[in-house]
Amino acid sequence: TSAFDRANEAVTFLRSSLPEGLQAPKVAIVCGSGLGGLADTVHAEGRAEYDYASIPHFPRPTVAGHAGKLVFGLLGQKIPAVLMVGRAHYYEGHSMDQVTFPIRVFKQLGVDTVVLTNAAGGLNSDYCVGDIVMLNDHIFLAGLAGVHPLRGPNEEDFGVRFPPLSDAYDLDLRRQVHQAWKQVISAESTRKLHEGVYAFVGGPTYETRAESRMLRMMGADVVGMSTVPEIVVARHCGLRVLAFSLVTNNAVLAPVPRGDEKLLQGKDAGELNAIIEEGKAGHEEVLEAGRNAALDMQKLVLQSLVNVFEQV
Ligand SMILES: Nc1nc2ncn(CCNC(CO)CO)c2c(=O)[nH]1
Repeated sequence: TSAFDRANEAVTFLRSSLPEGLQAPKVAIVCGSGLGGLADTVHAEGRAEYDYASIPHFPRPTVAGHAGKLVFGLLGQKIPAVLMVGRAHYYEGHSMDQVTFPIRVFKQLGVDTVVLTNAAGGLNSDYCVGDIVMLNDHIFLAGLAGVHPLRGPNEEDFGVRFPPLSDAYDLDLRRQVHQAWKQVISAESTRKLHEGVYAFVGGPTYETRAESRMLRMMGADVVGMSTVPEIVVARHCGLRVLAFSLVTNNAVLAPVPRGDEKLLQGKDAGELNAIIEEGKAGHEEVLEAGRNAALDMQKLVLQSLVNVFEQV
């Protein structure tokens, strides 16, 4: 069956079980690694939660740090929202169609804006771990090679055959975010908000040093294994997009140590270990950085949405 029909099946299920009087969501938020805390800010009044397992055709995430539930309710004062806590990734073995299916459900629910958050590796040396990067473009490596959520017959109910993506990252929304950042970040905080380009890699391996250098040379500022397929499908069906990466580690750009170098001469065990350790990006490091910076990310997303939806 078409994604359109499957999305409508999921919407029929949700509409039949959502509490009476709950307003249809206007904004959807996809919470990435370790950023699920945003869902805790949804008002208890009128809140409803659904495990992905209970929603027709929803994929089940399998990565530590990714629960799997949809949370409906009010954000800020009065913004009707739906939040995805945890997401399915291509590297888990889901198809691009499955990974992006929730976006089509949001469209059919009446959502017009989607905010996506993720944890990513920093390629730009101006970035520090814990910084927030608002995406203003992407490099969809898998998509360029044909691993693409819109491959196959076009679903005309959602959008056109050849969608333009040159303005995928809504300029007005980005302006609102810069304004919101000034409102939420404390004067003494060292955390920075950047704008940058996200390179999507299929994963699950972290990039090699040579791959990191290649991505940087191609103009990517952060690298990750999610978000871009969802953005492509969101633009196909006409949703406004806002996306943020939390820099959870610096991708390894240092050249490969050569065996014949005097690199390790005179180094004690601790220094030796540090040299070896700095070459690894571990998942625990991602979650730890995510927890620490999640609060600022949550405040930024919330304030941005208040400025966009409550100032009207
Ligand atoms: N070098 C590098 N650092 C990163 N930190 C987070 N991610 C995004 C991938 N996140 C996975 C595993 O952490 C969980 O989805 C990456 C990445 O893809 N590459």
